[in-house]
Amino acid sequence: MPLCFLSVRPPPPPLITCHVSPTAVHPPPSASAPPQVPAALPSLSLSPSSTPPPPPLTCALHCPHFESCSGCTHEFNLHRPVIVDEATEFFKTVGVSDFTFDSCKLWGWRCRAKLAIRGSPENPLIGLYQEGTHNVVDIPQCKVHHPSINAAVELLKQGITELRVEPYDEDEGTGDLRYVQMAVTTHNTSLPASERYKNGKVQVALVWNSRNENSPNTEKLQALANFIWRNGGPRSTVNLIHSVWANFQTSSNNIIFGNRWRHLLGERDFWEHVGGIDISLAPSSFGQANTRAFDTLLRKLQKYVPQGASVADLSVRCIEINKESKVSFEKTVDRLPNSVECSISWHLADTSKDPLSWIMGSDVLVVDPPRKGLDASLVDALRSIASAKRKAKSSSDSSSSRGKDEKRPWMLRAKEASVQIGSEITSEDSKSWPQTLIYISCGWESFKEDCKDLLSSKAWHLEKAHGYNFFPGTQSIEVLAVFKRGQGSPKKKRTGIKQKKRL
Ligand SMILES: C[S@@+](CC[C@H](N)C(=O)[O-])C[C@H]1O[C@@H](n2cnc3c(N)ncnc32)[C@H](O)[C@@H]1O
Repeated sequence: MPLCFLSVRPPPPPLITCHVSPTAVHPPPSASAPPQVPAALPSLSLSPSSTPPPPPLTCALHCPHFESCSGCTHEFNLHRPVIVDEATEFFKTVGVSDFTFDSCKLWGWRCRAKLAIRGSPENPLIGLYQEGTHNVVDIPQCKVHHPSINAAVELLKQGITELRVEPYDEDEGTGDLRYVQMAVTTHNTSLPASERYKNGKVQVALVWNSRNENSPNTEKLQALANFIWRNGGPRSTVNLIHSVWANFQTSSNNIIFGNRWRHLLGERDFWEHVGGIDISLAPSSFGQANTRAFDTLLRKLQKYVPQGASVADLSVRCIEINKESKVSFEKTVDRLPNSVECSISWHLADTSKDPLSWIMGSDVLVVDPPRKGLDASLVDALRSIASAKRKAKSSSDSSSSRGKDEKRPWMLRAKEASVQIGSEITSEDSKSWPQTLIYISCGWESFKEDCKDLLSSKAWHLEKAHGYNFFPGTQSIEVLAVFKRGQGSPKKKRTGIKQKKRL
């Protein structure tokens, strides 16, 4: 999981300086007609004591593919998945009684989709698998897709039929086109801010069943890319395609992407604007599907990074296992505002290996693991932080800290596979241990386990928790949880004693 380590000397600065404009608030759509252009709902902050609003039909999915497609599991109350009640209760049991839940767009929120392509040239099917099968359900009117994705899928279908491109046949391993990834950028600064989302442009990545661009069937790939660009690119009337990429994959397993990528047409760089900064995203790197909700989460996250007047003393280390994300990182850093003068480094590493060495030297840790949660070794390292601190102190007393730092694995790895922007992390920084752990989670079940493990060690307590409606139509939520070192305020303990006495 990518980790972000922030080392801050007082006065503590903000990670990113940004100006927050209020979320656009539109009235909810009418019950009978779900919007073609997605509406936004007011951001709902639900305190656990407030009664949830009645189930409005205005928050229903109204999707013709519901039940046949496996993408959405819940049709009603998109604004407040039932799991929010469970989360509210869970957080109460671990000391947080003011869990909040924010909802954003309920339709048209998905700005990234990976879709399987099956069927025939005359009748291509582009969509998700039916639950428990490998039958692809065609979802041309998907209600959670950004409308530009549905339009680009339609264009792709026309191209497949016109050029007689063979969709992949999983049983035989034949056919040319296996998957498509559609990613929407809503970052068009030439448009007024209010027009940008609905005019999002699509980066199309075609997953082609060949080893590389020199294989015999790739003429059709280029022809298909040209078709998409001619009919959907900037010179077309629809003007909705940002770029076309190819990925080459011949493996018979379920892994969507192969290792080889080629940029074919359009702009190479793909930018999005979240959390107050521009971020570059390659088709090969992970990107959040719900751009708007992610922006809301990031703006909240910034509040938990110590604030201050200057950013000069901030150092940030980003750890990623996916080497492809290095280029995106560099481009993103190049575009950071000049006012951000901190030291930022990117490290290619697996945080499950020697995690303690990554944790050392940081005041704030940000973890954003995949759905399965944190690796057990990282949880163990976070649990054992108090005893590790004692050990480190005694060994640094007996030898020079600079000498020790140079032997530390992250320093060595940093030389081999990292990008460092700004000044080196000093030995003074490296001696510090995290006081704050910010955990972003898309896997509720794994989060609960990790949270219980961290709290039972008594090395951490939970200070705040927020939920975000990242995946309306499902029972998944994104959680932002803020842990602090130690066992929390004595006030809570005293309350517990009093209650015991009263009993
Ligand atoms: C949920 S994504 C979050 C990415 C990023 N924070 C964002 O929002 O765009 C999880 C990321 O963890 C990375 N990852 C998975 N396992 C890892 C590990 N053991 N060490 C480092 N990174 C890992 C993946 O490559 C992926 O980019």
